[in-house]
Amino acid sequence: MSEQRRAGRDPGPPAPRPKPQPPTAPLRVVPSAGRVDGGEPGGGARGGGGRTASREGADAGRRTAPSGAAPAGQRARGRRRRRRRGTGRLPDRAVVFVGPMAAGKTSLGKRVARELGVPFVDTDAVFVRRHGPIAAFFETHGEPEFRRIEAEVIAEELALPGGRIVALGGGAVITAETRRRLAAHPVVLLLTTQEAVLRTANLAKRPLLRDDPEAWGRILEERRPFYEEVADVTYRTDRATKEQLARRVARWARGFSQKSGVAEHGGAAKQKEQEQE
Ligand SMILES: Nc1ncnc2c1ncn2[C@@H]1O[C@H](COP(=O)(O)OP(=O)(O)OP(=O)(O)O)[C@@H](O)[C@H]1O
Ligand SMILES: O=C(O)C1=C[C@@H](O)[C@@H](O)[C@H](O)C1
Ligand SMILES: [Mg+2]
Repeated sequence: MSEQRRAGRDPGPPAPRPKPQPPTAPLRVVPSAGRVDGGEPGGGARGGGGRTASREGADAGRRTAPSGAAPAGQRARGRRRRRRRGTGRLPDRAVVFVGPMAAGKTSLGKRVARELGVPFVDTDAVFVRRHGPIAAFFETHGEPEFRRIEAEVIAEELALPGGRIVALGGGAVITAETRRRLAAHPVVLLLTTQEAVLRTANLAKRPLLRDDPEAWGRILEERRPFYEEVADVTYRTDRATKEQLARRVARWARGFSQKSGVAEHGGAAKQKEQEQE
């Protein structure tokens, strides 16, 4: 247990109530080194220095007991329980899902939104509502025109305020403007394997795979640097059920706002975490 929390147990004289902190008070964010469990913000045994520094920042100002409050031990138990459940505040902006085709951005994104009680938007679906099926659009207008409109749709969606989940199309990150916009958002990268995709995905809806399903792995490798550039956390969707992942990602998203200070930093100091499985 840290010195900080031990200090919290000392009954001592009643102390003045700490000033409430703004939800996005700037926190020190240091990129975490190595693999950490993205599902347990602040609780992973292998967490990097950034998580520790951030958690200390988040706890600062809550060290002394308000008079008439529950005993210190009870408060500490409550804090641990809230951390496990991840009842922090969601960022008041879109939490964005990126990743290769058929990694699960849409299906997992919907579940996470339900878990968090926030709206869900899929930018592919917005495109389809406005311009019809993507495969047909590719044939008639070509991929560059698709990318241009896709970037516009994403810009519109990311500009909207409020906590929400936005799932992007698999190739959205190849557009530089989109990557720049993502710097100000918590971004979840979903990865999987070609074998899992060929087993579960509806290839007819995916024009880049329809004639050459094996292209999935090649396209992923071409895009990997872009995915890694924008991602704050990575989850493998071939190693856990949708239900398990939805709970983990929701917990991560709730924890993110407490430690990132994305509003101030515009994502410049994003933490990188990786789901350990
Ligand atoms: N653990 C999992 N998490 C998410 N999806 C999963 C999982 N296991 C299997 N799937 C399945 O993977 C398939 C692809 O999911 P989905 O359509 O959500 O992918 P996507 O990333 O949105 O693809 P696209 O880039 O084409 O939009 C779905 O049939 C989904 O049910
Ligand atoms: O990976 C891609 O390039 C694509 C993925 C889908 O989500 C759609 O956006 C479209 O089929 C293109
Ligand atoms: Mg999708």
